[in-house]
Amino acid sequence: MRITGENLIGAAARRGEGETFRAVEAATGNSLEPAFASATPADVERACALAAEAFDTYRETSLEDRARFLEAVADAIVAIGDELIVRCMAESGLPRARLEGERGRTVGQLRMFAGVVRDGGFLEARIDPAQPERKPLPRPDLRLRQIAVGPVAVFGASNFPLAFSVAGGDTASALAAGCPVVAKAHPAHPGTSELVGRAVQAAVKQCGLPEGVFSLLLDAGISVGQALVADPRIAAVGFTGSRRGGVALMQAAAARKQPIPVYAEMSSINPVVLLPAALDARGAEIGRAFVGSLTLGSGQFCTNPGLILAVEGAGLDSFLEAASAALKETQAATMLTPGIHKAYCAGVAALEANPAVTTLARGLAGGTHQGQAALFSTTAQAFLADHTLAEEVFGAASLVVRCPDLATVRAVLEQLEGQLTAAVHLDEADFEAARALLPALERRVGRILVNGFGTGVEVGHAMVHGGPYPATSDGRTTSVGSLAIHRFLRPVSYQDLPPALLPASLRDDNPLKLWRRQDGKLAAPQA
Ligand SMILES: NC(=O)C1=CN([C@@H]2O[C@H](COP(=O)(O)OP(=O)(O)OC[C@H]3O[C@@H](n4cnc5c(N)ncnc54)[C@H](O)[C@@H]3O)[C@@H](O)[C@H]2O)C=CC1
Ligand SMILES: O=C(O)CCC(=O)C(=O)O
Repeated sequence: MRITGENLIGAAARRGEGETFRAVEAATGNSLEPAFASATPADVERACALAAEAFDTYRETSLEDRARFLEAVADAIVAIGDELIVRCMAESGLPRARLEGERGRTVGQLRMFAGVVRDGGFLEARIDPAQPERKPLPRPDLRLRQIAVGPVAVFGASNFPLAFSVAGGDTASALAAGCPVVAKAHPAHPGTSELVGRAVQAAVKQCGLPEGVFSLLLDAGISVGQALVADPRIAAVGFTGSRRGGVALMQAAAARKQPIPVYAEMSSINPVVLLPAALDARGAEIGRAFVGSLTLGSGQFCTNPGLILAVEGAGLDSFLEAASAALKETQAATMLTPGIHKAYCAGVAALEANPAVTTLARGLAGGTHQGQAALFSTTAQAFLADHTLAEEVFGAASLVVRCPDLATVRAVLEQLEGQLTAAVHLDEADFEAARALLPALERRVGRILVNGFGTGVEVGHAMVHGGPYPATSDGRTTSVGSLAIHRFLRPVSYQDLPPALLPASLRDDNPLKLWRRQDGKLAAPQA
């Protein structure tokens, strides 16, 4: 497939007339062909108009047709073949094996949502039959289902150019809900974005859907994204990236005449608590496993373990010794963009310059665009006194906070902002301490895990990849897993509608064979 640098607007490919830009080869900083041209306000207008036009038809597609469409998108991405991986490696600097795995996750996610759509449970159909004889007042016939919110703007992440980008989790969940998507390509991987965008465009055509179900817009800067969020036809936004970017979109959405929800996944330092018995039993082993998680993908995971909390003692010493030794052997790795590399170096330099922080180890030095891993330590007292120590350094850097006792570990946790994950390393003798920490963890994070690290999010039905602000803009939901579909749905109640006007999901004969809540009780479909 030839990469042309065009915007994909409905069924058309159109060269933008805005500022041109090129992808940058992450490893060298050299420009890649071709030139991409930013969309104009007229392109944004056209993509949103087509999305609005497609909305009523697309949201009422049969569950089977919508599921087949999601599967067709997955098949079309696989069909791009190695070209996608090669282009993505060049643009992101991520290695082949990682990107092949990420492609598997991307298509697996689309197929999982196809299953969710076929199941129909997301419609949450409820029927409270009329009670005309009820005294003192009769009860009306009330029926509820979830409907799609409207066209969704999706901003993909630089660090997951497939699984969190053009056809990533936000797009998959929005399309599954019945929402057309207008995606804004991340400028760090425009070629990858175009290849995937063309695959989605082809699937729309193959499935005979209205062309406005999907568009992809390019932008060298931020004006297209701003215009997209401001467009009155856009009903919700999905975003993964920096806190600054996410907050800017939240503000743009809130400033609209009709404000809309923004589901932004932003910064997180993912505290890891090492409890005493686990540390005493296997401090060194945990230290080595920690370095594996910290340096995965050059640390460019929002689930990266950026903060370690533990009580001083021999167990912590052996953890630090093993972690430092492993980290010193870690090869530097190419970072996603020169800008992200520069931000990482600045974050590390600020920690190195902080008089309350000790540099425990640095990884092997690398080339111009490669991130060199770093491990730091500080005291709980210093951490509690300096909020800058709790800021995300995006990359393979982590800070160990030495605590005098478990009460201090808890005090540090209580001071943290919202997080995506928290990990606790424990043995049976730590259960009581862990139980005491759980309420604080539940209040602060979206996922609590034991004897592991948060990197590598499982895509499933019980996953929460979310958390209170600033981990995300709305901690009531998730951006990974089947629950994500609910971000793009809203309930509608139908009171006393004649049967002929009811949607199929709410008809008495239950043609979709749905499980429904009948007068408050979950009822299986009649065979
Ligand atoms: N916690 C996390 O998961 C991640 C954090 N980051 C952090 O973000 C920094 C920048 O990385 P990027 O990937 O470029 O993230 P970013 O947040 O700057 O950009 C993400 C997307 O949002 C758009 N955007 C950003 N600001 C905008 C605005 N004001 N209005 C409209 N659109 C806007 C960008 O064009 C891009 O498409 C990194 O150095 C790193 O510190 C980056 C990736 C993931
Ligand atoms: O750890 C993962 O698999 C996902 C991480 C993530 O969501 C991110 O880095 O944006």
